[in-house]
Amino acid sequence: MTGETGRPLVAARGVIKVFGEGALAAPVLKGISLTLTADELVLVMGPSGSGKTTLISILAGLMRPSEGEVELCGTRISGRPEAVATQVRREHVGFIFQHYNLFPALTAHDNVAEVLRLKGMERNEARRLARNVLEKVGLGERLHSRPGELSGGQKQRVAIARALAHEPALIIGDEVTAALDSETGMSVMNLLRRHVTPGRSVVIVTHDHRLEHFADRVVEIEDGRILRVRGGHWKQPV
Ligand SMILES: Nc1ncnc2c1ncn2[C@@H]1O[C@H](COP(=O)(O)OP(=O)(O)OP(=O)(O)O)[C@@H](O)[C@H]1O
Repeated sequence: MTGETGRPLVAARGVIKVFGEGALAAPVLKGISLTLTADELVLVMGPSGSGKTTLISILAGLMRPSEGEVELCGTRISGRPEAVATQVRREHVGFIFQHYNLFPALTAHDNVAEVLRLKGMERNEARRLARNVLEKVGLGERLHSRPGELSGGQKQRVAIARALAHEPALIIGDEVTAALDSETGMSVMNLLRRHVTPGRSVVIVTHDHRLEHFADRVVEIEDGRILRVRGGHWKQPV
């Protein structure tokens, strides 16, 4: 459930994912069970092609498993109509994916504000909050730029601001810092770390070991299986 420390935010049991059929069938996830509690930052690491993106897409209800069960924010989403996953996702999950998924015709400010409007926030409040979050990710000067006028790193920061703005229970990110210089990457990780509070978690796929300083746990995937789950290097500031 959301809102309660220590309760599972995501629970996956025996997840198998096979792409293609017959002679072309390719098993990508081979039986993954994983529980994420509601106040941790978890990294998913492993070699290219090991199934990391597939796994987080299934955990977030963006993709269906071939077999196994997935529960997201207290609701079982596997084996149920697509609308169930869509509803849970809309209410509780924020995404930061490699392709940004920004609206090309909208300014950075509107890209963030529109998501808040879709969640029912009043216009002026949505715009005020959107500005505030964009300033926090260092884009206060680029509020009126459209995605086509921004660099890869700046687009990534708009996507991060959008995910942070509506304060979802779960933020899922794929290589969130890959397009950023080291300093911006670390400031973005600080923002994501601050999102982790009772009831809120962050899961990030990465190849970057420096991010372990922000992580409570690291899930290592190899060839579609969990190789091991170990502690990250996060230390609560005193
Ligand atoms: N929609 C799809 N159809 C068929 N095969 C797919 C699909 N999506 C992923 N795959 C295959 O599944 C395997 C795992 O892909 P995935 O993107 O999950 O790996 P990854 O660990 O995230 O890799 P990377 O670190 O390179 O991003 C790859 O061999 C990929 O080609």
